[in-house]
Parts: sequence; C-alpha cells; structure tokens
Amino acid sequence: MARGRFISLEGGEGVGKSTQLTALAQALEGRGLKVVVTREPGGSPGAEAIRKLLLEGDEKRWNPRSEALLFAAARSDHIEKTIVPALERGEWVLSDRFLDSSLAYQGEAGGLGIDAVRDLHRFGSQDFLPDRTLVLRLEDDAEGAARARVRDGNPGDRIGSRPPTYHAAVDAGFRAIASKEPDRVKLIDAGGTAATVTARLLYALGDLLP
Ligand SMILES: Nc1ncnc2c1ncn2[C@@H]1O[C@H](COP(=O)(O)OP(=O)(O)OP(=O)(O)O)[C@@H](O)[C@H]1O
Ligand SMILES: Cc1cn([C@H]2C[C@H](O)[C@@H](COP(=O)(O)O)O2)c(=O)[nH]c1=O
Repeated sequence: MARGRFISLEGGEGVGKSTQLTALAQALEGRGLKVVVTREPGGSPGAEAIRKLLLEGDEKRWNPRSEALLFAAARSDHIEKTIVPALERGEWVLSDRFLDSSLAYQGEAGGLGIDAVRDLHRFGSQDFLPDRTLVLRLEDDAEGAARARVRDGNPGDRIGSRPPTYHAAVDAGFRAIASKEPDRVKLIDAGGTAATVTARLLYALGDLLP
C-alpha cells in the first residue's frame, strides 16, 4: 500500500484555515481518499494537554524559549502518535497548522529566529516535514482579525490576542519561509468565497493527487 500524503494548512488568525480544512477533506474524500483531519497545537492526547498550557492563561506564563519548546514537544508527540500511523495506513493527513506556525510565530515574530526554531524541530522530530504546506494569506491583515472577531466575539487566546505588529511579523515570516522553500510551501490567496479558495488549494495540490 502506498504511503499517504501529509498536507499542512497555515496562515495568520482567522484567514479561514479550519473552514478550508473541512472543505478540502470533503473534496479529497470525494476522490476516494481516506483523510485524517488534525490540528496543532494538539492532535494527540498529550499534545492537546500541552495546547491548554500554551493557549490559556497570562501572556507572561511562558518566556519565548519555553513557549517554543512546548510547541516542539507537542509536535513530536503529534507526529509519533497520530500523523505517522495514519500515513503508514495509506491515509492523507490534513493538519490545521504545523511546523511553519512555529517558524513564523515563535521564530520570526517572537524573535528567536527561524533557523533556531528549525533546529528545535530537527532535534524534536528529526525534521519531519509535510509533503506540501499551503499558507492562506489575506493582503489586508486586519480582514483575518475581523473574521476571527465575528466568529469569537472576543480578542482570542494567549497568542491570537498579541498586538497587530506581532501578527504583521508572523505574516512576514510565512512569506520568508515560502520564498526559501518554494516547492513545499505555497502562498494561497484567501480572499473571495470559501469555494473559490478551496479551488485554489486543490490546484496547488494537483501534482500530488492520484
Ligand atoms: N472565504 C471566506 N470569506 C468570508 N468569511 C470566511 C471565509 N472563510 C472563512 N470565513 C469565516 O471567517 C471566520 C474564521 O474562519 P476560520 O475559523 O476557518 O479561520 P481560521 O484561520 O481557522 O481561524 P483561527 O486562526 O482563529 O483558528 C469564520 O467565521 C468563517 O466562517
Ligand atoms: C502550531 C502553532 C500555533 N501557534 C499559535 C497560533 C494561534 O494563535 C494559536 C492556535 O490557535 P488556533 O485557533 O488553533 O489556530 O497558536 C503558534 O504560535 N505556534 C505554533 O507552532
């Protein structure tokens, strides 16, 4: 049996990742593929416990290094317990966020540096990478934040509620990663209707589809 494919969906707050994950899973299942949908931080019992530590509580609960280490620890468990077993069963895994969120949030916006956070991933997860990473982007950062506010009616979790300058740096981080790794990481315009965005995502996966 052929190994499955691992796809991560990335982007800033409220750009439509969860909406697109559901739509993409349906589209892939419609092509006869078995699909596992998962998320980060989280995706395994241990990583979901770490998710609560990371996203709840005071902004100062963790310093930048302890925050990056917790994300890396959660990811290592997620890969071992959920992602690799599904790929070995021949299933496609779609993850709402993965390594590139750590590179953009903790590495670029958090000031640790993209290379330092990638080194953590080499140690924690042997540099295990997605077959493709699709980064949803809205030209106007504020539109994503507005979508998230309409959905939640509150300022968001410990990290989502950081200032606009932090989120602008996250966006710059995603763009830098895409230009460094153009085969794996594709920037996708998240503007327009949800169906239009799903069509763009499927196009960007065209060479991987059976
Ligand atoms: N193409 C779209 N046009 C307008 N609104 C959209 C579109 N896609 C999603 N939305 C809405 O925007 C809000 C945020 O979408 P969603 O939860 O999918 O984003 P997200 O990127 O997963 O957010 P977060 O980063 O906070 O987890 C939701 O209310 C959703 O219904
Ligand atoms: C994986 C990952 C996530 N984050 C941040 C990004 C968001 O603010 C939250 C997750 O919330 P969501 O509603 O589930 O998208 O965590 C991060 O800073 N670093 C990471 O590696």
